[in-house]
Amino acid sequence: MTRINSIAARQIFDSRGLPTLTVRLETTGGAIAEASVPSGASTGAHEAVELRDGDPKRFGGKGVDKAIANVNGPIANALAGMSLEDQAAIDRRLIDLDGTSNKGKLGANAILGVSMAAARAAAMTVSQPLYRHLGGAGAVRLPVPCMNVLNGGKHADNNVDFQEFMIAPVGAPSFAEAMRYGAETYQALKALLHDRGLSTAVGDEGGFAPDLGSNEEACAVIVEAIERAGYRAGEDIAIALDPAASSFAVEGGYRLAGEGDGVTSAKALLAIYEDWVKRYPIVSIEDGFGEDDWAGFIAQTEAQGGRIQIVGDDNFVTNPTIIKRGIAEKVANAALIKLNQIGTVTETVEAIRLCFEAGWGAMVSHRSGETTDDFIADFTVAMGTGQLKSGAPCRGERLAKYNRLMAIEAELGDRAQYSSPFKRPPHR
Ligand SMILES: O=C(O)[C@@H](CO)OP(=O)(O)O
Ligand SMILES: [Mg+2]
Repeated sequence: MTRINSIAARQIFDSRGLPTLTVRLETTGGAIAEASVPSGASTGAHEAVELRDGDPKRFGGKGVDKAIANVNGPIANALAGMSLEDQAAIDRRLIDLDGTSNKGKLGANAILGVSMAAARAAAMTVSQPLYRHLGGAGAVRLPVPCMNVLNGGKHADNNVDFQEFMIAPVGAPSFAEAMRYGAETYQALKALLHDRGLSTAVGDEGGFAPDLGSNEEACAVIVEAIERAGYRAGEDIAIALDPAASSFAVEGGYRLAGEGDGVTSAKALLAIYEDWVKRYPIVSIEDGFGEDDWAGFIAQTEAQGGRIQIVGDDNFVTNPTIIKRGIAEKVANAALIKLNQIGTVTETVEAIRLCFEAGWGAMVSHRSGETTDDFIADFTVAMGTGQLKSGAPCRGERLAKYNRLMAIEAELGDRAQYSSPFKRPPHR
């Protein structure tokens, strides 16, 4: 039986140039597994705690020395000698060692790095790729890549309120082709923005971040770019949104600079989404309402849940307990899945299992502050969610995931499957 020999963490930088940590786990057989932890900007209030040092003289308080010390001290000591065969037991030990409900003592960043490295090490000891080790022989489904080609909100300095406008190549015959559809549309969008004298500078996730006349214009330019690239909007490539509404929620409603800057009620915001869904090929809306506005979510799910995917991110924070409540109250019909929102691989798998049991969708997601770690690519195939978002088809930290998925598809050969998990776009 292969066991954990040693664990050590050290600091690296994420895609925003902020510190994060990478964990190196050595097995008793001499195999070495590494895993790096991402970091969000538009975080949910109930996410597991990302431990930061708070010393303003080092990285403006964003240092991760404490989290690293927690890996190298208490965590390394508690896990040394443990079998790598039982991921749930390793994660349980980590949760118990922390002892809080939000991983605030050791830090979800410290805990997740170790949890992911342990999963990788376990796969290595049985000489299996990670997706097969975690998902078994049936792990053959590649996800529809939801590529964030236009950034706003907290991820960019432009005047667009909504955070993410994604293209989803629902009609592509394979993952590799989906990437081609997406990359060609991304290039077409760049040319189109350039032709109109708009900025082609990019936001945190690699999507363009121009100032636009309205939020809706983002949908319009994306449809134009899809067509300019030679694809059919809706049939070949659909649109998925993440307004990340918590970031523009105010007392009594929502403040949208792009819609005149007054306060928009939840009802009026739903009317905007309804109007868009009728006129654009939208298949999924994530965080259309703020994380505390469960009533807004419920109304949207009632009104639109039969036609499109309604995804909870900031409200559910990949937390099985909260997702259970969300399912009971019919708050959405899908959850966004981010490993670092909950902090262990086992709890993330549990969150996805709950979604599947309820007939919900599950979209695996990167964070806006990423590393080149490609864990979520294998994880998505292992879970067979059929959908993932990892930013634009540009920038190394985003492409690390997409490129790994292309490698998995090539490795699976004829057994690879690619199909859309979304309902057909309801527009037109
Ligand atoms: O809101 C989101 O879904 C994510 C990822 O796109 O952003 P962040 O990592 O900043 O929370
Ligand atoms: Mg989100």
